[in-house]
Amino acid sequence: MSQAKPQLKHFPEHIDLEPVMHVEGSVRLPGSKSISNRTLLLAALSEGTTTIHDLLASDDTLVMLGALQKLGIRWEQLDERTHVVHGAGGALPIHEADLFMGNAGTAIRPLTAALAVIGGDYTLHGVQRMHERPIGDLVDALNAVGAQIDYTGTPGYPPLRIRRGHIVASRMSVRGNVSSQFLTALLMAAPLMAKDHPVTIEVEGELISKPYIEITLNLMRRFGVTVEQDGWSAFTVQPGQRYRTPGSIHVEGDASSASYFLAAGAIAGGPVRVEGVGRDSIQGDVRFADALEQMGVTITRGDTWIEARSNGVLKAIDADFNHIPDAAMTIAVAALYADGTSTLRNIASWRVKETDRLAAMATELRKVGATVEEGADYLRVTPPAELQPATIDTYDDHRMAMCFSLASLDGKARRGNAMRINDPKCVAKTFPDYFETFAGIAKTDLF
Ligand SMILES: O=C(O)C1=C[C@@H](OP(=O)(O)O)[C@@H](O)[C@H](O)C1
Ligand SMILES: C=C(OP(=O)(O)O)C(=O)O
Repeated sequence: MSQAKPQLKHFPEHIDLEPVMHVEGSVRLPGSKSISNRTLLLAALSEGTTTIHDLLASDDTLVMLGALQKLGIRWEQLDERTHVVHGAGGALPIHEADLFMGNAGTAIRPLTAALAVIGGDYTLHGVQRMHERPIGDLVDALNAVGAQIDYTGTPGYPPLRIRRGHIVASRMSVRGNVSSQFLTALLMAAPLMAKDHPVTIEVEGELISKPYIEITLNLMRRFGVTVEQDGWSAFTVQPGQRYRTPGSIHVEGDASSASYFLAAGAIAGGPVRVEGVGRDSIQGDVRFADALEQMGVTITRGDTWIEARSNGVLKAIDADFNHIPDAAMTIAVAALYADGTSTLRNIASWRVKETDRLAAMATELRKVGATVEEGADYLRVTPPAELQPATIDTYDDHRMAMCFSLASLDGKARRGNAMRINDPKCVAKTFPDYFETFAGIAKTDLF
């Protein structure tokens, strides 16, 4: 057995992953994207200075840091693991800015709401795919209470032009079935609107991705604002609450990023331990480990770590994955190693993320030999007897690249052929060192 070598130093057009016979080891996770970007914005809106430990360093957090800087928020990086943000107490020093949001939903959606409420003259735009990701429900909710947000391209999508409106909001309403990030954005901006009267945000119809709202409420609480919750249908912020710095805050490891390593341990031996998330996590994606347990994997949990160990062939799964849409992609690829057909249900939101993930996942799983049924909101995966080596397209979607590294795990006797992953650098959205970290747990044996 030999250790696979880190291979991604110069961002090649593709990476060839040799068949991996066994995985084992421990991985220190990068910071949670969802917590990092919320924390940055809340720290900027707070009174006082916030020291942030273990912020994620990736494309998505860079665009948030860049935007805050352009808005006149001062921040410094003290060392590799420590940032300091000087809050401006709900104001923004700079009232005109052109902001590049990349493809970061956790940046553009909350910033749109905050900027519309604070007021100024701002444009927000991103990469081409960002201009195809919906934002109309959020814009409608804000404009209905007096915000002035216009589309400069296709109605319903970024780019946006935000001008100073006159917001009078005591009741707002937002649809919850396209992205929970719209509700998150309104919740985070609500204390800025609730100066002398309560603000209630009602959710129209079904709310998807609910655990992400729990992350939002948890972090708002840490920054001094409590939200009254009427189930999942209404949220009220009482007046007079202002964001106040908690002093310092630690960003947990990313639970979605954990899914690849836990799945690797589940498929190819293990144990693999992820460090940085565990029983204490506020991220819904830790429930990925529950899905692995249903698939017959042995999971052990500590307060700040989770470990997965394989028990032979995975059991096929049929489940609703609405609560963990990101980590569910990892289940779709793990399903290649199951003893029958797996069905992932209630995942329509996949279609409006970094790519149309239902279509992309179906196409690429077929390349390795799976039989796949792609529904409007579900995916059914029947594994092949033996995985075919393939060239995997990643659609500028970090999760496609990370998920398909798992297809190099040679649980199915395919020998000597590499799995090629095109455009591996797309992992930089949330996990720039992903392939090096994966290589650290992979043991290859070609003979
Ligand atoms: O609020 C968040 O941090 C996120 C919410 C989810 O999006 P949707 O609510 O659009 O499903 C998730 O897919 C995304 O990666 C992060
Ligand atoms: C959907 C994702 O990102 P975003 O925060 O841009 O929505 C994701 O990371 O899988």
